[in-house]
Amino acid sequence: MIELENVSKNFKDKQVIKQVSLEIQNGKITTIVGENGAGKSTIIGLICGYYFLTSGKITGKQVSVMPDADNMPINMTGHNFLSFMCDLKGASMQQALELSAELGIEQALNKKIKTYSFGMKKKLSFIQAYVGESYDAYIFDEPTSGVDVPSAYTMMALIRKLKSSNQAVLLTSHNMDELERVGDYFYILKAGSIARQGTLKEVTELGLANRRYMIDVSVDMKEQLKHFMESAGIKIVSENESYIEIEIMNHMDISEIMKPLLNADITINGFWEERSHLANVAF
Ligand SMILES: Nc1ncnc2c1ncn2[C@@H]1O[C@H](COP(=O)(O)OP(=O)(O)OP(=O)(O)O)[C@@H](O)[C@H]1O
Repeated sequence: MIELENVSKNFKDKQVIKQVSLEIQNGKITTIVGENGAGKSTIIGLICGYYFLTSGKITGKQVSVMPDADNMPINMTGHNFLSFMCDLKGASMQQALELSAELGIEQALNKKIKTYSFGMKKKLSFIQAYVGESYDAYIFDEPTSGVDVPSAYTMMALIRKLKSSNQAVLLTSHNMDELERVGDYFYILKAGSIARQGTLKEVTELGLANRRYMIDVSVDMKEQLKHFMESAGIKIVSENESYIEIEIMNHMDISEIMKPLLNADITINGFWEERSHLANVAF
C-alpha cells in the first residue's frame, strides 16, 4: 500500500502537481486517468523517488515500476537484461522466461535490445516490473501503449493476477476501455489536481437526481412495455425503434419494477443503467 498526502510538485516556478492525496491499496488496481500533461508520470516519478517532493508526504516507497519512458540498456540482450533485473530484485528468472513466452518475445531474448521493436521493448519493460515480490506497489505507466491487442489483453490478465494475490497496483493508460475493464478505483487528474475519484460506478454517475435505465424490447412488444411503465407511474424519457429509456427516482429500488415486469410476459432483450463513460468524465 502506498499513500500520498497533500503532495505538490513544482518544476521551477510552475506547480504541476497540486495537493494530491491518493491511496494505492492492496488487492486493488488503482488508476490515474488524465490528458497529456495532466501530471500522471510526475506523480509516478514522485512515488519512485525520481523527483523530490515540493510539499506533502508519501508513505510506502518500495515499488516495482514499468516507466513510460523508453530507457533500456539497448546494447544488452533481452535475456541479459532480464537476468540482471532478476538478480537485482531477487526475482525468479524462470518466471521472467515464462512471462516472455506468454508475451511472445522468448525467441528475441538472445538479441540485443536495440534490435527490438517499440512493442517488444514495452513487453520487456513490463516483465522486469512484474517479477519480484514484497513491494508496496507495482506501477505500470501506460504499459499497453504501442503493444498489439492480444498482448495488451495478456498484460491486463497478468496485472489482474497481481491483484488476486493481494498486491497493490497503480496503472495508467490512455485506453479508457482497458481501464474500465480492470480498474477498481479511479483518480481523475486535471491539470495536476484530483478532479474526481471513486469506483467506476461512482466516477461515471450521471449526476442526475434520478437514475435512467435503457430497456431493449422486441419491436412488437414496445407499446405493451410503454403501457406497463406508464401504468406503474414510470417516466419514459426517450425511445426509438426497439429501446425505451425510463427514469426512476434515486431512492426507488429497481427490483420493484423488474419483478412485475418479468411476470408481465413482455420479452425483454436487455436492461442496463445509463452511465457516462470514463472518457466523458476524464476529459
Ligand atoms: N522534468 C520536468 N521539468 C519541467 N516540467 C516538467 C518536467 N516533467 C514534466 N513536466 C511538466 O509537468 C506537467 C505534467 O507532465 P506529466 O509528464 O506528468 O504528464 P502526464 O499526465 O504523464 O502526460 P502524458 O499523458 O503525456 O504522459 C506537464 O506540464 C509537463 O510539461
